[in-house]
Amino acid sequence: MSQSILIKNSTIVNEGKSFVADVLLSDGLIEQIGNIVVESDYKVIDGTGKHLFPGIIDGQVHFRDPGLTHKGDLYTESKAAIAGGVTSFIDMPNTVPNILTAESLREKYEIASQKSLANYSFFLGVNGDNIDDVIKMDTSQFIGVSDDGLYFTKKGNLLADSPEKMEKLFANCNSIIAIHSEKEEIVEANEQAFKKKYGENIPAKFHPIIRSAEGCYEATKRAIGIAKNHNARLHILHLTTEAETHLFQNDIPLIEKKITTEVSVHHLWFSDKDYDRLGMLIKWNPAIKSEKDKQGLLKALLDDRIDIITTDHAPHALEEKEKPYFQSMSGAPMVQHSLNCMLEFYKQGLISLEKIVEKMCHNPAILYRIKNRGFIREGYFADLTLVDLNSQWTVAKDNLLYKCGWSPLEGTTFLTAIKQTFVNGNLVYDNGRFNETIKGMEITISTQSN
Ligand SMILES: O=C1C[C@@H](C(=O)O)NC(=O)N1
Repeated sequence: MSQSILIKNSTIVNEGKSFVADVLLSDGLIEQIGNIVVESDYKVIDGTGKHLFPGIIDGQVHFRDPGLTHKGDLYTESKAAIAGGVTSFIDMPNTVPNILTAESLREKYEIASQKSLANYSFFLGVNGDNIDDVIKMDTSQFIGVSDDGLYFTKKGNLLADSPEKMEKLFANCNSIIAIHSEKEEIVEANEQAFKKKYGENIPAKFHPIIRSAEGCYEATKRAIGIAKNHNARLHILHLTTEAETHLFQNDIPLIEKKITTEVSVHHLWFSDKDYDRLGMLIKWNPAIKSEKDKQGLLKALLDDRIDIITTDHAPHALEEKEKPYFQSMSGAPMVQHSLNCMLEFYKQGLISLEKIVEKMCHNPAILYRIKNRGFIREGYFADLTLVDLNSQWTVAKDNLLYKCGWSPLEGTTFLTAIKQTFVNGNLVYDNGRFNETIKGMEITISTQSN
């Protein structure tokens, strides 16, 4: 039995309320919340003046394990996640090999059990070639299926661009289907037009015109139409345009929604104004779009058309980014800084702490039916993060934990700091120091609602 931890006097932010109380962690779980008397064998952490959040559940990351481990791996990126207050993550299938079978999925779980400091779950990849197999698989083996990132290796198989394939999948698969929604035909036509004019040296600022708002809107509209026809469970990944937000509902509880969506932190943080300063470093797919889109996404997040916040943490080596347009890899690391970015919006009066917790902790747990995580409740896993809302630090190379060693946020000063992170009741991150002896656990799925 591990030593019980008592977090004294912090402001707990949970389920729409903020209140000062003590929290006792025992045997991996939250044992008690209230006014708790210190006992001699407790490890006491003084939370006075700090805020205690449920650990962040990041519903979309690319930790690159197996096969692309020169960019990141399940150890390095989970460590960065924990320093950012993230205690659980769901990883995408575009590794090497792509995770397209039950066997490769099992191997990935095995790697994670040895390397990941945070709790983990994985999407099964679906790319158009394996739909018949996916349909036959036991859906309790995975949290959802996704095509995200697979188009990099299988151009033409992008699910959002293949209505017949999507029909088949949506008609027959009852797990969550998480789609990367861009219409490749539109993107390819734009690529050809820009190539004619600029050759290989297309400036990064044209990325949102090539991977256009129209391409996103058309794909999202079509996916929603097909999902509705089949009453399928569709999740649109990383929404980027204001126009798309109007395709989603906010008049039913999340637990009953068949069609859900998310926004990734970089699409709230950056806009097309930033391409001149950061160039290919902020080349992401779907692209970061206009200031109006950025404002529209925040509005939709606040009015519950957008259900969760993710990072789409997608590290690449700097050499893979700093290349001419067509060779430059899309994606960038974010998982260490997502909570800090959102807390910066709180500092600017744009969002409440309770809403941040709803979208980063509660709702991912509800959306993905994650069992006993995402809330500060007695009997739930003790996944928590203690945050100082009055601290100042600047993102710099020497405080990055990403294996790729760079961030588009370098030079950004944050006014909040993540002090401690607890995973399954263990103090895994403590003011810059890690306890790496304890590994995370596989996230389990609940058959009941939270
Ligand atoms: O969908 C994706 C995949 C990701 C990656 O690098 O894996 N990068 C992106 O920009 N978008």
